[in-house]
Amino acid sequence: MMDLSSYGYCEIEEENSHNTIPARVTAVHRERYELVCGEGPVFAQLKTAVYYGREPEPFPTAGDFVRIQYNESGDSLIVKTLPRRSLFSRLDPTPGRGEQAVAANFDYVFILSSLNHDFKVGRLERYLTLAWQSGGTPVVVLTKRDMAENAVETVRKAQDAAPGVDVYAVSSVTGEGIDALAPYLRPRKTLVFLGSSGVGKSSLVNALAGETVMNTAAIREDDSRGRHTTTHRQLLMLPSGAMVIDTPGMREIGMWDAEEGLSGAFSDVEDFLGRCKFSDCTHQNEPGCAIRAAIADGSLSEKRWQSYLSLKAENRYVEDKMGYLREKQQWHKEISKWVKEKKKAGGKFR
Ligand SMILES: Nc1nc2c(ncn2[C@@H]2O[C@H](COP(=O)(O)OP(=O)(O)OP(=O)(O)O)[C@@H](O)[C@H]2O)c(=O)[nH]1
Ligand SMILES: [Zn+2]
Repeated sequence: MMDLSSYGYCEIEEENSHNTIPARVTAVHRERYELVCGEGPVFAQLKTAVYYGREPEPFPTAGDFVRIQYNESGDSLIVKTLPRRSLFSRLDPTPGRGEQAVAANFDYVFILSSLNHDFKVGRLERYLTLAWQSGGTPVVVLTKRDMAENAVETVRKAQDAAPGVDVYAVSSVTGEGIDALAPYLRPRKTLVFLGSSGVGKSSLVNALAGETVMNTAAIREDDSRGRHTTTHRQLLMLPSGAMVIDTPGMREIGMWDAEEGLSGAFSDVEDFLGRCKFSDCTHQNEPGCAIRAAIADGSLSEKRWQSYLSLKAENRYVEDKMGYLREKQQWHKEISKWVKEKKKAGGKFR
């Protein structure tokens, strides 16, 4: 027998539906899930009537708690996705499918930024917004401290950009600062990592695990099969009893850099976005379209608008971008209100 509470499971009442037991998703394959349940690790599949029926349950993702019909001699059946206390999702790559869950039920969102690269406050703010939205608690971890020239200054910048959030500077190579992360690595707690490629996510996970559980870039370079081909468990139990969720989807959530580059290059165009009369404006021929107006009065060239659109690949992105800006404004308002209240109460966040 295995105790699922060591995987962070909290019993909720009325869940004791007949013949099912709770489990946590540790890996998602194409049509098969790896789970842990009271009986140990199991493979499972979705119950079709529940997940493809009239009112389908949300598809489980790494970290999800589910209920299963346990099968001793074959794949178990997943019959319910239990309510999530935190979630990262993205647009499903398959058009028309809406949202796709990426990671669920984490406690802390480690936002990684490297001390040996340009530290960008804007990028940190985006990650913080995402983290607060997800329902997890953000923690800023500045990596590669051994390579930093002005760590103290960068830490201060990060602290200014992240009021109420703890900021740490660590090195996965020398081990400096790693011990300070211990409060987040308690048993039953789950972490996810946000950060650009190469920031040192895998190295930090390995440092926390005290062994190589994830291949780092240095190792992957020699891997002729290419990166990300190795399947690994997506919910990983650390020796401390805390867990880390790492899925390919999480890497995409961290992929803001390309967009940021584009935004910088097209800030003149983006100045007009979000100013249209209708928030869902497609900038074709709607009344009150700020883009059309700018093109008409010459403050924006049609050519530039078109190259913006083609670089963004799809109108969809433009819509997302606007949605993102709206959300960001709203969240910044709410967060600063909340931070003020907390500060007034003299509380520490955790
Ligand atoms: N000097 C130094 N190098 C580090 C440190 N952490 C990571 N690196 C190096 O930085 C490179 C990228 O590290 P990874 O851990 O693979 O980065 P990642 O964020 O997992 O990268 P992706 O898998 O591409 O998202 C590797 O060459 C590591 O050896 C550190 O604390 N100090
Ligand atoms: Zn418009």
